[in-house]
Amino acid sequence: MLQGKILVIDDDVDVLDAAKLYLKRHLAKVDTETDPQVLPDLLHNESYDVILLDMNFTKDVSSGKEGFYWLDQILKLDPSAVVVLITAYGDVELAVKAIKEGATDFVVKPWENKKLLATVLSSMKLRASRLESEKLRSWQKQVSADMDYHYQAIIGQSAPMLQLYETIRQVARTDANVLILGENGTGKELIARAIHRNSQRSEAVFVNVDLGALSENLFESELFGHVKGAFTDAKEDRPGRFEIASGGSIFLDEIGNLSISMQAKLLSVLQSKNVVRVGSNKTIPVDVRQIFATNMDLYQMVKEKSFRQDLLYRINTIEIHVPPLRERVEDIPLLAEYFLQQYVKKYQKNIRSLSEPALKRMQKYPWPGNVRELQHVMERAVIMNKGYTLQAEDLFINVRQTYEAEGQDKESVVISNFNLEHVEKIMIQKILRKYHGSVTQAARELGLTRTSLYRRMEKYDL
Ligand SMILES: Nc1ncnc2c1ncn2[C@@H]1O[C@H](COP(=O)(O)OP(=O)(O)OP(=O)(O)O)[C@@H](O)[C@H]1O
Repeated sequence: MLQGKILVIDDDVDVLDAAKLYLKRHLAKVDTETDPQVLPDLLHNESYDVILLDMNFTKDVSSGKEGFYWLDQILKLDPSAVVVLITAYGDVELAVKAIKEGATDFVVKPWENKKLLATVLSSMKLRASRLESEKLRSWQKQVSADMDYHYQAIIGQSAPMLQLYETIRQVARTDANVLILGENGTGKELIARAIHRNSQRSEAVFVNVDLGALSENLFESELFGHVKGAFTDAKEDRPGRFEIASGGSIFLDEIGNLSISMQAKLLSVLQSKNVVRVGSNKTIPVDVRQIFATNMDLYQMVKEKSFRQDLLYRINTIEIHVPPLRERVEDIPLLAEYFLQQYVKKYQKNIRSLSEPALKRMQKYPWPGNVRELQHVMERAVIMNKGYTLQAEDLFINVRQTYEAEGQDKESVVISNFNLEHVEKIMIQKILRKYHGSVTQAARELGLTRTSLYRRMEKYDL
């Protein structure tokens, strides 16, 4: 006996009895109904694998009108429903029309039992694969939503950020290629996602590809797909990222890391808007909005002949420059506050704020890892601390870099002013530099406790 729940609807009781008698021998559950009006209630309470539906419910009428009406109702109630129509002999034309309207198959009355069973079984398979793809679709939607959740808010009110929001708003509406340039951790992916979310493709997928992580071998099969047997590990046909992204957007990150031969392959797909899976010669059209990003100087690379000029001109229709964090110092308190709130919630801490000196220290630091680094500093500080306020010494930022950024000479110290406090400040700076920002070692050499060194660092705004 096979699993399977079948519903048969026909106003002819003899037809229902015959169908039930035979199908019951092979399937777990066979329900029958004479009145299609009960369909909405039935479908609300039960999920049928196959619904066998008569075309004509009023005797002597053979227009099939009612059949079409109920077919439509069933598909509205359950878009994955599999409906097999029961037609009278000679109604084949009507049945073909019904298939165009969404029916899966049809059986002609009076039927041959074996043929009926074969039709029901193949329809059950179709139902199983429809349910599976529906599950995958909703799973994919959920995963995308979860991913996107972490990339929702773009924080920053500095002039360059306001300008950036305006650009995102303008380009999102178009399908133009966008090249996002900026240092690591400045938020390039965040911006790419914002463009997608504000575009007409927002309901479709956003596919993210880190080109820097793709080897020469994997590049083609990852991006364009492959067919079974194309190479040793190709156990089945697989679509590439471009095909998966079709209808939506693709974000090709680290575009500057592609070898010249990979650049040529990518360019040809961008030009033709078609992909060919590895091992096949069939061209598959793709409709994808393309967004690119890199932290490398592509113009310099063109000069050095390590990046194709024609590829650069194809991808840079719109260019977005994301400024490093050190050039928008006024955003640092906003970002710090934002991440503080996030991590306080995540790690269930009572920390409420950052002290003024802590903020000052953050604003002096050059943030070579940009927002990502700031995010990590805040996460670490929240994990490692209790209390209500984070102090400057609670932030594990690399003090040494702060001095280097201020253009301090590493070795010699020229003291031009012998005011004692000034001398003390200069000496503390020098020793901190010597120990690469390690407060413990610097305090030991200066003959101070860590606390009193911290107190002085705060006093001198270090
Ligand atoms: N303006 C911002 N507001 C809030 N979070 C931000 C902002 N900029 C960056 N972030 C966060 O910083 C982290 C790094 O951002 P993202 O991955 O977008 O940077 P990226 O420039 O693509 O980095 P990479 O070049 O290393 O790939 C992410 O967690 C992101 O959410």
